Amino acid sequence: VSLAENGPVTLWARDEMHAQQMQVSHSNARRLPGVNLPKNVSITADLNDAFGADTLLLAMPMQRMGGFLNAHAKALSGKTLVSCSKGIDIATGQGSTGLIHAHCPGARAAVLTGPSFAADIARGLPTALTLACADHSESLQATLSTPNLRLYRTTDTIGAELGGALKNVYAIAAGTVIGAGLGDSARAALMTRGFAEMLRIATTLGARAETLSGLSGFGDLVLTCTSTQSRNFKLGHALGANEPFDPAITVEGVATAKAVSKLAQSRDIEMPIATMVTALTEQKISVPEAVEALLARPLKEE
Ligand SMILES: NC(=O)C1=CN([C@@H]2O[C@H](COP(=O)(O)OP(=O)(O)OC[C@H]3O[C@@H](n4cnc5c(N)ncnc54)[C@H](O)[C@@H]3O)[C@@H](O)[C@H]2O)C=CC1
Ligand SMILES: O=C(CO)COP(=O)(O)O
Repeated sequence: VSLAENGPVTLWARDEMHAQQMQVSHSNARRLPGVNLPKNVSITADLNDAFGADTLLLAMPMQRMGGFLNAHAKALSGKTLVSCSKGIDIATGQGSTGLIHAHCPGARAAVLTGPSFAADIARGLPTALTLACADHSESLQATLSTPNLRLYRTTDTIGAELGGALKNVYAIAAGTVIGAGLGDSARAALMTRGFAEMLRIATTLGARAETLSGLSGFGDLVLTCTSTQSRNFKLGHALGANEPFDPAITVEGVATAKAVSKLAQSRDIEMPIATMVTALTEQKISVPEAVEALLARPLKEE
């Protein structure tokens, strides 16, 4: 919706019926209720229509990205692929640029990430994001920026993708804290110690600390740990309050917690909060047990 301010956009949807509904109504009632799609957004269920563009934005659940890239590797060769997905692929431990390089070596990989609810961007509310691309990305930055969408560029793709992926894990933890009635002070402590975990694992994996401190890390951590709009926060809230949660909703932090706990274990890195989120979402531990285990850890320097 936002990019349509810069020129024509093709929106591909897998489901033909849904694509037809969107074409007729020029809206996406299921995912973006109350937003009219601009006239220069053409909606298609035929991927070949989307493959006509040089730059493609990929916005799908992270655990589906490897399969998508693999299935369309030939058509995607030579394209600039901008991942909007936030997660770590559980099968390979890779972020989205790793998957793009592995499946589509002929494509250029970029990451668009940062604090941004789709509903806010679609309504034209002002937002700032990180655009990460290993090569010089000034022209891509200009192509994807709009008057209300301000992009900061970096070459640190690993840092940008890990910031966006990891914050979801701590948003689940923050939601749990609030859902269980443990209070805002506990949430602030958890966000801060969560950020320390993000820095620890991301820098070990090759990220720059400055990237984690920017929009894609700290910025998105603040947003998702404090907003009831966040699906990751909402899942955590349901866990904390012992309430049901719709399993069909995309909650990236569940798989990412598992993937990052595995990565941390293999590198001997301490990530106690991520480990607790994994155990909680796998129902191996109760909320009171998780809180007790975190508080009982040996006292240490900050
Ligand atoms: N919704 C939001 O506010 C934001 C979402 N993101 C990220 O974008 C990614 C997608 O999230 P949402 O769009 O919100 O999820 P969603 O659940 O609303 O939509 C997912 C879309 O992916 C499609 N999809 C599922 N499997 C697919 C496959 N195998 N191949 C192609 N398409 C497939 C679905 O049909 C659906 O259109 C996630 O990684 C999320 O973290 C990033 C920033 C903001
Ligand atoms: O990444 C997001 C906002 O930046 C969306 O967060 P949720 O996936 O938790 O809704």
